[in-house]
Amino acid sequence: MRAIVPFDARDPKTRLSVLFDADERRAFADVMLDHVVEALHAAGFEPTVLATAPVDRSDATVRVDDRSLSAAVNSVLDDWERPCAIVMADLGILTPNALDRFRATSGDVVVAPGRGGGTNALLVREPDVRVDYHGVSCRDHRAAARAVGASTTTVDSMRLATDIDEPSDLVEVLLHGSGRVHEWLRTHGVTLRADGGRVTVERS
Ligand SMILES: Nc1nc2c(ncn2[C@@H]2O[C@H](COP(=O)(O)OP(=O)(O)OP(=O)(O)O)[C@@H](O)[C@H]2O)c(=O)[nH]1
Ligand SMILES: C[C@H](OP(=O)(O)O)C(=O)O
Repeated sequence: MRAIVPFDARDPKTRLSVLFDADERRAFADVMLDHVVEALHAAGFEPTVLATAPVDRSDATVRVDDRSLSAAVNSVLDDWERPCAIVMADLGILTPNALDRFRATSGDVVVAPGRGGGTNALLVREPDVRVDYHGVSCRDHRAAARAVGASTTTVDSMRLATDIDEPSDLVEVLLHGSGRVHEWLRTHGVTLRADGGRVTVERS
């Protein structure tokens, strides 16, 4: 199955600015993209990176579109056959197993919500459904599916629900991640900090 992987190649991960400068944020976003593309291949998906600016990749098709996220994704949905998937590039603890479960879930539209109301992955089997990201997009996507008479299913998966937006999300990578995303944080001095019963991260 083909999968769109939206990727902001210009100024990604601004909510991590408190920890990383602009070059580091770009490097970290690249490492997470590598991780997601690798997991997609391992689970038998064919990824297309939908980037806001040219990116050099040998492991995926690249489509450049500098329009807003939803406009760019919908343009791919206009072109592609169903079923297809949209999987965000910042799923830092994603595994092939989680993607296998996602693909095996029935429903015209399968929603993998992100914590906080977003949509980390969407499997679309219905031709008329289009995306509308930002805000409470997991709710909006279920409503959009219902509006065209499509059935929806929601996937319950910590690995799909964990998108890396805020410094606190890095706790999940340090605790449950492995491989290159975990290693990048380690080599950039990011560690867990258990303070007064709360777990956060700090950078040395
Ligand atoms: N193609 C495309 N992808 C985008 C765009 N904005 C964000 N993305 C990607 O969509 C996914 C979710 O992005 P967000 O977490 O909302 O934004 P972000 O730019 O990664 O991070 P922030 O700057 O902290 O909001 C990530 O894979 C981004 O790389 C866009 O305008 N176009
Ligand atoms: C794009 C957006 O991502 P978030 O900003 O919630 O990570 C969404 O999933 O609607």
